[in-house]
Amino acid sequence: MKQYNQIKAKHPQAMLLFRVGDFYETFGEDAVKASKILGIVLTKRKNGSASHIELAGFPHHSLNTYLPKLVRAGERVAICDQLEDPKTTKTIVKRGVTELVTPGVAINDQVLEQKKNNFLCALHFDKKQVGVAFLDISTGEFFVAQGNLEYVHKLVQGFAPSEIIFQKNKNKEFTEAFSSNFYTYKLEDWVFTEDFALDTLTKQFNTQGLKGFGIDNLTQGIIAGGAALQYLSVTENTKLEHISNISRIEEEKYVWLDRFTVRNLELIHSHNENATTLIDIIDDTLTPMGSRLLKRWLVLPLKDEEDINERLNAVESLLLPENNQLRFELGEILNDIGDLERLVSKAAVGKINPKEVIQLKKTLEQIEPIQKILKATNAPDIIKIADRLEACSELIVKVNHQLHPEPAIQIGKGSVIADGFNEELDELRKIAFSGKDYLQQLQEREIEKTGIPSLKVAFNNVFGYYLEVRNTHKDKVPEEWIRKQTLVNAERYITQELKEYESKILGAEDKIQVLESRLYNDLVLSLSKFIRPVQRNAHYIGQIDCLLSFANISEKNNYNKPELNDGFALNIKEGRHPVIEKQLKSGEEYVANDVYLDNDTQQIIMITGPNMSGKSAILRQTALISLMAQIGCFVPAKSAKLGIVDKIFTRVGASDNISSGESTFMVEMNETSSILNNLSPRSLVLLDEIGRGTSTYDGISIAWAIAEYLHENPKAKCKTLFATHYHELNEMYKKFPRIKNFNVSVKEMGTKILFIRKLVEGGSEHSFGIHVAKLAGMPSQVVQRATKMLAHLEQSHGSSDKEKVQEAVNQPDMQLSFFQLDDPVLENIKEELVSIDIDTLTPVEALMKLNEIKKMVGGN
Ligand SMILES: Nc1ncnc2c1ncn2[C@@H]1O[C@H](COP(=O)(O)OP(=O)(O)OP(=O)(O)O)[C@@H](O)[C@H]1O
Repeated sequence: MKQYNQIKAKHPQAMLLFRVGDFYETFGEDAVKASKILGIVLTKRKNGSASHIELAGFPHHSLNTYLPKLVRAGERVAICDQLEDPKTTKTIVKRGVTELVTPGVAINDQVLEQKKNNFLCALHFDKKQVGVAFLDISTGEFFVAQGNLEYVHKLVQGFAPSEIIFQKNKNKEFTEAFSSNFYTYKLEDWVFTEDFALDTLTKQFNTQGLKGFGIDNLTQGIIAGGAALQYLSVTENTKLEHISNISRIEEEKYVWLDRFTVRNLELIHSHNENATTLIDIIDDTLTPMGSRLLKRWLVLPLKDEEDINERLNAVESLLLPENNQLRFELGEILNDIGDLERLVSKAAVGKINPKEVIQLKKTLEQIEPIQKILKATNAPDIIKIADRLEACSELIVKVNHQLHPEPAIQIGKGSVIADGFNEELDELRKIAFSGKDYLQQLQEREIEKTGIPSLKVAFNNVFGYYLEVRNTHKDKVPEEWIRKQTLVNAERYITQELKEYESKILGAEDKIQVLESRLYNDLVLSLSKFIRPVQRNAHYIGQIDCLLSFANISEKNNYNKPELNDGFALNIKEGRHPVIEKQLKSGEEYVANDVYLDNDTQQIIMITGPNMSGKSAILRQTALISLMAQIGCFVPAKSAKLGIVDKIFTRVGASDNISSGESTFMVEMNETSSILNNLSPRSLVLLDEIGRGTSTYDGISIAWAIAEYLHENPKAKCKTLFATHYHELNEMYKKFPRIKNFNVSVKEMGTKILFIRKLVEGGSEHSFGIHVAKLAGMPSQVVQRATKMLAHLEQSHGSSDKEKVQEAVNQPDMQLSFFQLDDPVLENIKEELVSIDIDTLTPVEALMKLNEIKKMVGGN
């Protein structure tokens, strides 16, 4: 308990799983919590002379079952293991924390999601700049960046960390900027200092400074990086050698997607958990490395034409008919390979099991066949990646030489080390596994040597193995034999050889365990020199996997190669929305649309059209096509010629920030002002129903002013799609030559409307909102009243909204009343009312009756 208390004191915030023999035990408050979360029995044991302490535990081999439950329940768990072999230790066995598991710090398969990175994010708030670090201990990836809050927010949205850490005294800054959905942890202020960070990072990477990593001018980022690393280093006895590199997220290389865009375009997440997102459509990757990389590509689209074309050309080559077979073969291999990043990370922290080492080796054995296939494509952009892959043959030879080809999952459960690798081990195995043969041979040899036919080898508990000779042959016993026992008609002897053998066989199994364990640990340690090459391979295999995925989904979904250039025009022919088109019911077909935008003639498209006609779909698909092109994927369009965009901004739909205390309209204005303040002529902007959150004239004025700003301000002169219900905005084109009116066409058929979903030139007359209300099943009184009200408003002559409404409601038929039968005003017409058999009346008769009644009650 003294040892426990010492260790617990170092990890006061964590639940300490304390290894005792075959159990992990928890004590005190930890035990109370653990027994509740895990449903395990809570007992008490004596603690010191007077008190008792609560105790709850589970068998060590159930760790994988219980640990994820604790972490998911929001616990930080410190695993305290025995660091010495209890069998060879005379005093209390040394113990230490070997792993800290929190949502953002886990290496354990049961806690991790295979296809997702598990990033820990550290934030350092400074006055102007925010530093951010993303560190995945399960893959060794480590990135830092810094910028204004907006930028960092966007990165956090895109990287979707499982846990965020920040300074204790920055709680206000954090809660003001970030949603409360993140699992967070606050660290002491001293962790967030530059000196400390530099020291921590240079120690980790074993370097003098950080120059080689290209991050040396990112002070805030470095501080965040140091904090992230410090957070992991609370574990004892584990080197994190796989965290061997740190890189800057080079913001100038990637398209700026503001944080609203990542969410609004539903790239990876959606407001609705079950909704399909873009990643669901374009991720056909076959390896975890590919899947994780694709998510990063998606939130960091490229800006450099050459980089983009490298990917696009690779996808195009994979799609050539002559490469079909190669594509298939590549898929077969990728489908079968292991998670290099996680395997090598486990090796680095010494938590890899023998089966996983074999899996690592088998995966590396596939490098050569992969290279062969890639080279056979004859595509320079693919061959380039093939050349970067490293065969790692030294590792393969090593593992083949040292490890059993089908090893047991852990030491002590069967063979782990290969036959022929270690003489002592071979000898021990021979003894342990072929003991009977050996004794038989020894017996035969001795019979031959001594000529005693009755000689037998046997065993008893008193003096172990012995040779037994019948009295009749006693005289033939060699001198060096030592007599141990005399029976009535036989004598028992031991020999030097037999005793040596005995000591070997009796301890053989124990010794095998110890020796295998030592040899295995040496092997795992020696793998550390391959960490970097394996990580590089993982990255390139991830790249290949993403490109193959792009090729496969492009073929499956009929996507085409976009053409990118450094101009400003966007010219999409027959574009489609990649997600909506996959969700149509059978028989429905997605209506493709052309969209043209540039900075000189058609900069702003004002799209009007009834609700539900497909305005938002056109906005979003335009942005998605641009974005897909810039991550190097083919696009859902017949053709797309696209000037490279540097930023994509969206102001679409209502936000869910209500929990943060802002009104919907406030959120809308916040998002829009952040757009207007960050524009460049290369940006693409989507504005959906700007201003609808306030009164009509307010809304129209704001929307008008924004469109005018985008048109007139040379800095903000960027391609814009503007969807609106305000027909008044259709007047803008007269004054602003680069604003063009379009509408999404519908056909009116009597009282119904038919959605054609074609984007055509020209404004539109009215909004059909009431139709949608009807479609949505509003009570008929509401629909009827709204229809009348609208008709009056449209005819009204009032000069202000207020006057118009006043005029309309003063019309004689403009009251919608609901009567209660006990209303005194109804007393004199009760009889009349009761006599009405509503079911027999036609609607017209019913209306007439109603008017009669209204007159009787004086219009009330
Ligand atoms: N081009 C299309 N082809 C087929 N179906 C489409 C198309 N565009 C949109 N739809 C379908 O119509 C639905 C409504 O589209 P969308 O949300 O774009 O309408 P909207 O005009 O923006 O409506 P609102 O003004 O009410 O927001 C979509 O969810 C989709 O199912």
